[in-house]
Amino acid sequence: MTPDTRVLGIEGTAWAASAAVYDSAAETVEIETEAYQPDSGGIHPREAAEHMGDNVPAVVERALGHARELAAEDPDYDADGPPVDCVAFSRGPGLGPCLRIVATAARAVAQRLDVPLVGVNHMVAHLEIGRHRSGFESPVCLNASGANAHVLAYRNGRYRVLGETMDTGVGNAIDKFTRHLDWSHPGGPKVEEAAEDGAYHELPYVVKGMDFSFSGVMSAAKQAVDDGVPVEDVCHGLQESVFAMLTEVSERALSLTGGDELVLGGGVGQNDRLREMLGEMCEQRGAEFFAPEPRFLRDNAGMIAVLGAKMYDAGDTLSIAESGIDADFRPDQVEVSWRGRASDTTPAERASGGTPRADELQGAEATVEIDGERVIKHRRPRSYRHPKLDERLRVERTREEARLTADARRYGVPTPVVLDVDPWETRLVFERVGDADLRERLTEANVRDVGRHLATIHEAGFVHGDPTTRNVRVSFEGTSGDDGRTYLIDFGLGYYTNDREDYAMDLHVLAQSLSGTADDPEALLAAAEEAYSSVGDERVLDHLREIEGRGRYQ
Ligand SMILES: C[C@@H](O)[C@H](NC(=O)OP(=O)(O)OC[C@H]1O[C@@H](n2cnc3c(N)ncnc32)[C@H](O)[C@@H]1O)C(=O)O
Ligand SMILES: Nc1ncnc2c1ncn2[C@@H]1O[C@H](COP(=O)(O)OP(=O)(O)OP(=O)(O)O)[C@@H](O)[C@H]1O
Ligand SMILES: [Fe+2]
Repeated sequence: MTPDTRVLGIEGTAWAASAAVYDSAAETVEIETEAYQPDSGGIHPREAAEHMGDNVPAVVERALGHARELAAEDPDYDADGPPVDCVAFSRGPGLGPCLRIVATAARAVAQRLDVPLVGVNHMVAHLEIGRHRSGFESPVCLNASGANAHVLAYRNGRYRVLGETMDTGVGNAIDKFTRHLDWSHPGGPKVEEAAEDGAYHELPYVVKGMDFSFSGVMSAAKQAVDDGVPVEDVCHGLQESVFAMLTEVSERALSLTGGDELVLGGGVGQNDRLREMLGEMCEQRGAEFFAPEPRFLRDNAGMIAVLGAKMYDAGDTLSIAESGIDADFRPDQVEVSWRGRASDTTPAERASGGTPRADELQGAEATVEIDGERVIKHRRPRSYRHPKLDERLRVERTREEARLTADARRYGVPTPVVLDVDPWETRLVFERVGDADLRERLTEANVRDVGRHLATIHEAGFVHGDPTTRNVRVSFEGTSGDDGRTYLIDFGLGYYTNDREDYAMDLHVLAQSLSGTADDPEALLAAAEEAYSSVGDERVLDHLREIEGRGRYQ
């Protein structure tokens, strides 16, 4: 970064009419925000846009006032020049009517001051602020905001979405539950407060590979309240379930990328219990955890200004003609201009000079011990989860893993022989299979095999649940080169189902994992799909297209 970059940031994607000035030399961020508070119900897009129209000009003027004061102290400042180097604004995602007002305001100020415009992706800003404040090089990022929920990691010039919500954002899900109770918006802080006085109430828990879903938990929570379960208990159970899901997926992402740093972003990150769980999970696996201060977690223009400065320094500015908004702007669409090539590899690759680390038998969920030709897998307690939820998940998954590993074998899919199972001790003993994980041998032939195996188990009526490149072993016995015999392992998230959506989700998880670990995921994925259709149902692939095409902004 150049010695002193001063940026005006403007934010207004949903509820926060916010402007900020970031000064890179002083490392200060001054934020001015006017919050929109709906009279009843949730956020009304038209009212929110009116709020932006009424408040953005004032917060911008206040932020510019701070910029002038900072400029006056800057020895290099030309007193006739503009007090900032550029104007950065949230281009999306968000509510269209709000985004248009913010973009118009940003264009007007940029032209008035005669400085360039920088168009910032709001979700990337939510995670870059954590990276900036922590000083972490290449963290896994959990975005837990109102309209979104996803886990991302950087690779080859983009933030890759490793896992995300299959329905609504996490904050919106909580807010919908509190609307059912007639509590005022936003509901998140009220659920947090009520949960403190409650006892654990069991609710559904839905993690599918790296993705997760809130709709079932929320319907069950509403039903529980209607059935007379004390509302404090439901709030408590809701937080325990939903935040454990986010924590589990973050842990999987750390395991998958070999990362040892996690940052949190988004308004739901203000929740103490979520931060506590994430902190505890990281501590248990020897990773570092960072959550920025609350003013940088909830929507704010400070994060827009900070990322704006990095983009400006990289020459990543927009002409007025290019400065259109994008209400569905996904974080993985952003071409990252501001990060050096050094962080193009995953932490695991860097740590080991190209090959994955030696301790990789520490899986995401379990410890796996190799004992000669046997493999002992033990699901140890996760202290971040409520003990009842923790036991339920470990016992269920151990049972299912034993059953489905054996079932898959019966249908002709190579899997390890199950030598012993003890659900109550959450311990399994398998035959050792393969010479490497698939992610170290990502060839078309190997991936094609996986496509065929998945089709075979789907035809038999069950899913794997987590078919990532770590959950396939490759054996080279009797083969030459990198192509070998592929074994599916780790069926702990699998289940019997007739739903085509579930089959398609298996393929989606595989696709996500390939794009997180391979340099040319498209060719590999095409190979897997072709093999899938030769054995399985073509309509599952159509369904996969539908899943991939779904607008995730809701
Ligand atoms: C696209 C953009 O407009 C959107 N922004 C957004 O959702 O605002 P944000 O400030 O990041 O998050 C607001 C959400 O954060 C929740 N929230 C706030 N405090 C909370 C708390 N203590 N516990 C749980 N949720 C909380 C609110 O209930 C609300 O759903 C987003 O980032 O998805
Ligand atoms: N039967 C086996 N034979 C050889 N290696 C195995 C076997 N089972 C597991 N492994 C090794 O141990 C690693 C972790 O195992 P597994 O995936 O079952 O555990 P996990 O904790 O569920 O991991 P994750 O959630 O990361 O998939 C695998 O990636 C693989 O390298
Ligand atoms: Fe946000």
